[in-house]
Amino acid sequence: MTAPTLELLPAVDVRDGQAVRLVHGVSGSETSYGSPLDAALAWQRSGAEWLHLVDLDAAFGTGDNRALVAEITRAMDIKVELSGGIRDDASLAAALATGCTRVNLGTAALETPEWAAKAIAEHGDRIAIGLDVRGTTLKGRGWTSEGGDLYETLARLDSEGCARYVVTDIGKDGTLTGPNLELLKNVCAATDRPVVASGGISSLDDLRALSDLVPLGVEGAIVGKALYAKAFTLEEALKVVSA
Ligand SMILES: O=C(O)c1ccccc1N[C@@H]1O[C@H](COP(=O)(O)O)[C@@H](O)[C@H]1O
Repeated sequence: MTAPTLELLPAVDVRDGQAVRLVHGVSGSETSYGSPLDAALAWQRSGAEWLHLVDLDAAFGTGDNRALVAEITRAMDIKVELSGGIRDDASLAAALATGCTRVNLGTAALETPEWAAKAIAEHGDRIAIGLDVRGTTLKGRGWTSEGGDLYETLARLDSEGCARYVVTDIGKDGTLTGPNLELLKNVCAATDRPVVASGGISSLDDLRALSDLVPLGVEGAIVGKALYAKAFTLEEALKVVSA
């Protein structure tokens, strides 16, 4: 049997109808990269097997891009992980109805844990929990509110049957300063569930370093700014992780 390789999830974050990248997830720090549908189709053409699609307005509570995000998801032939503002029955049903492969819950896992546990119980593998952290403190509502301790929450979610975690180091996100490998190792040591790494990837060497963590439980990596800033191409990245 061949060893699993790191999955790559190029990111398209949507704000006010545009593909953007933020720095440290701070509202107002965005650089715009044009049409999110064009960006998503470009990653698909380059060979992506996954798209990480975020409705930033829904995450920040500044409106939403639900219709556009649903249109993009439906236009994709590849797997889509959908995030941002999925916090109640209606938003979850709408997100799942787009045909996305899975959704990420962030704020809901912190503020309405019973509802998140019910979503996990009902939808299993189609639910991932986004653990967005500064140090070991979880953040919600567009990373503006505090949501408790990372490891306590992880233990609770493990006991509720959470299938997978998407771990973002807010201090690294959008900074091109390399992923927080220590954090990822610590999270992998604390759970037997797969972990998707997010934040800070800047180079092909970062992808090699993350590939080294696959045996520990890192299943995938979300790549955002590095692709938009052309630090490397998606084709190059896919070649590195498949080597
Ligand atoms: O992806 C970002 O850059 C980002 C920045 C600021 C806030 C959220 C961000 N993204 C993702 O949104 C979901 C959380 O949304 P919610 O809390 O469930 O509404 C999570 O996946 C974040 O990583």
